[in-house]
Amino acid sequence: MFKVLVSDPISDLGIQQLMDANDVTVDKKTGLSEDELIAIIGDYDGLLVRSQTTVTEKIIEAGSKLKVIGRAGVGVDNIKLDAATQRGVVVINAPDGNTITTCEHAFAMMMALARHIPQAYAKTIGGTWDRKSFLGVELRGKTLGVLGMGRIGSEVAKRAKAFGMSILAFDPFLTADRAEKLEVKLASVDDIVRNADFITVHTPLTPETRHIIARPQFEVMKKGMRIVNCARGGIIDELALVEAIDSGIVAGAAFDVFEKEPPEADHPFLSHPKIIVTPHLGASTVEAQENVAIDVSEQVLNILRNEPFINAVNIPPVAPSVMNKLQPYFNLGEKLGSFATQITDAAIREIHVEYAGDLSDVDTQPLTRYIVKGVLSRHFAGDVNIVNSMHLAKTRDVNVVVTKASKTKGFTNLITVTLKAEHDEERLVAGTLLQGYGERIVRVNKFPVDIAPEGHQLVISHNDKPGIIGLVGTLLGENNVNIASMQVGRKIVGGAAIMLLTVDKAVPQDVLVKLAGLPEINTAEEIVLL
Ligand SMILES: NC(=O)c1ccc[n+]([C@@H]2O[C@H](COP(=O)([O-])OP(=O)(O)OC[C@H]3O[C@@H](n4cnc5c(N)ncnc54)[C@H](O)[C@@H]3O)[C@@H](O)[C@H]2O)c1
Ligand SMILES: O=C(O)[C@H](O)COP(=O)(O)O
Repeated sequence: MFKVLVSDPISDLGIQQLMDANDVTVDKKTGLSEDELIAIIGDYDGLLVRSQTTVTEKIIEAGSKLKVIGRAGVGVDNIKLDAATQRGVVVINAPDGNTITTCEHAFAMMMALARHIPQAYAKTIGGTWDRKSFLGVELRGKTLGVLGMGRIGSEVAKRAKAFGMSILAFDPFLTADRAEKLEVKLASVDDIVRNADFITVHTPLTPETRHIIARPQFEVMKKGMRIVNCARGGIIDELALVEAIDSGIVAGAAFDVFEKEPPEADHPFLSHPKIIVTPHLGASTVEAQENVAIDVSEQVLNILRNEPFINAVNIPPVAPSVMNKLQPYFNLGEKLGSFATQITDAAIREIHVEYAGDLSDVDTQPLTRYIVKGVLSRHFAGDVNIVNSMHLAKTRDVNVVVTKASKTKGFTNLITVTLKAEHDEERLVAGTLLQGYGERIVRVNKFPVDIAPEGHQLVISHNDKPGIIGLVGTLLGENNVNIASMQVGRKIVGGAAIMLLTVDKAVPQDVLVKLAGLPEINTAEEIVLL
């Protein structure tokens, strides 16, 4: 039974699927401190949060059973991603569910700003009928600068078009083609700050976007411009903004997010007549909260059940069509990695993977993670998984090199794993997925073979002489080790050869020593592929 902790208020309807699952129990405990979370997280396989819970390194470390952290929303800046990756915990988010809701909030903020709605409301309900102080501006005909043209930024731009605004947009990934389709003009940050009547930001908070609008930008802005932040606190320098408003450059600002949330009671935004604020409500609609909770619950279930999942933020994203194509190879890839590492004695320096045939034109990154997991599992036991395998390889100075080849010498697909180790040791295993036959290992070092990668295998290198197979069979028989299948591979008659035997159980160490001592046998190793 899996246990999932929900530590922020998340829509009940959205997590119904989790609560109904008969292999999952869900506990809802909101408002816990870091220490309180540390004390209980060890019991849980999954953690579901919004933005209130800060998932620190200490919490992740204490989560000894933790497999997944689900963020019911977009931003994962409240989750210590490095720590999760190092411990092999998948972090997933729900990137699409609150796009429209947040876009609408940003638009509502822009309109409220243009027409002083919160200030006018406050005065009116306070008993003052003031029709002079709140002269607004139209959106029509104005220039809107959008920083960040991802999901939310693009939707804001669409709506702004409908209001008759012209749009200047900046995003490092915005192509001329896409800008044309969205009917926006590509611009630099500098163009935007100099020419926009309104600016709205829709980027994540990164070292690059932190204070992307600060004093130097305010100094060159159009007098009377207005600015909106419904993305992340810190993208706009808060103190520089207050200065810019007080000096008459900026006419007003609307903020849903703050550098520190909640802000201190004496935060200058909270008492400024030209700044309107909401308490991080961008994603707070019934629809968005249901959407994100449904999306994240579905993926958490997939991860707990070891099924394919999407939206992992600490694993590179892969299109579902690519994932479908790769999935049948995951088991084979991991077994090839495991086989290769078990026949390698020295310290591994490089994992070289060649994908050939059908796999040569696919984004094989996820498959490489399985192969690297297979290679490292022997040394890291249960601590390695597809989230942390590449990271662990890097921390151990193991280089992972991937190459592609379109030709496969007779196979429609071929994965070749070569381990380069110290003292010039090099070991190679190749495998394929054969239509109708499943997974096969088709080459070990220089020898062509054909075996299923499963169970206990003996790899015996010997000289190709008559009678050797008989000697091996007799010795194993005498020691009660049953042979399920056998393969012999050689390059030339009478030369070096390899014998691969699938046996029904583990081969005792003393039997391996006796095997290696038989005439014409050079080495005898047991490989376990369970
Ligand atoms: N207020 C809220 O409640 C709320 C709700 C949802 C999302 N958000 C926040 O809104 C932001 C945008 O969300 P989204 O779903 O559109 O994300 P997204 O990933 O779809 O879009 C972000 C865009 O920012 C761009 N970007 C990155 N660095 C940039 C830079 N230096 N300059 C310009 N553009 C840059 C990216 O290329 C990307 O296109 C995120 O910070 C998210 O956390 C806030
Ligand atoms: O990044 C997000 O999805 C938003 O900031 C929403 O955060 P919330 O889930 O705490 O409302």
